[in-house]
Amino acid sequence: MRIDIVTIFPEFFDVLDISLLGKARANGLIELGVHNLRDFTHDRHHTVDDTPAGGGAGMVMKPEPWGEALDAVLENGADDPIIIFPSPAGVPFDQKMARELAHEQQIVFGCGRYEGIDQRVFDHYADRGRVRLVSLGDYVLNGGEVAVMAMIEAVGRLIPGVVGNPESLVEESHEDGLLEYPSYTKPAVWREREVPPVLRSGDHGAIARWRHEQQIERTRRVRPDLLPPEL
Ligand SMILES: Nc1c(O)cccc1[N+](=O)[O-]
Repeated sequence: MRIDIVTIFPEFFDVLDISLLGKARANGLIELGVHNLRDFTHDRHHTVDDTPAGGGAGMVMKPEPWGEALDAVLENGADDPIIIFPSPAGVPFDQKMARELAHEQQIVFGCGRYEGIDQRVFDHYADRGRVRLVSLGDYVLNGGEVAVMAMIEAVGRLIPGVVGNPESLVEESHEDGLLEYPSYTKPAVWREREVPPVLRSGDHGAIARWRHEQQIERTRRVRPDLLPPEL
């Protein structure tokens, strides 16, 4: 998979050189391009924003730099890339979307700042391909970079070969629609708190049943909205 990021803070993504995603890049599983939006301006101050049409507070990101940047990124890219703009006005990001995005050939992330990006950028590229506004959550961030980082991690770890043991991807929160069960390890007793005996019983059937029951109980308690109607 190729991932391109357009941002005014390219250094924000230096952290993608380490850990799992750093290894995936070194192994050629993920190809990453980080592009500074200001490199696509032509004035002395590398201006990327201007006052909002119709007035109001803050500034809006100009369409011209975005057009030049996205054209450059798309020029030699995949046949059918998807362009994702993190936005509070977007569709909620979830594990289902992460799984779908893990099959893409190329994802282009556009990180907005200020009061957002001129709407004509979204409209222009939506007329030419797939554009999605995606929200990480109902809260206010200063820009899209944090959201892109989270999405890259959620998607990147699902790309075959990135995570060493694919089994570990199966029993995780949201993977089967339920929250994950509580985890324990050694010692058997810690500060007078014992590991549930069933987990030390060696009875794999009983352990599986206990874990599923724990998933249902935790989901019912913490996220009843995720509970399937039959439960
Ligand atoms: N919530 C928010 C924002 O306030 C700004 C950019 C992106 C997001 N988001 O993806 O959720």
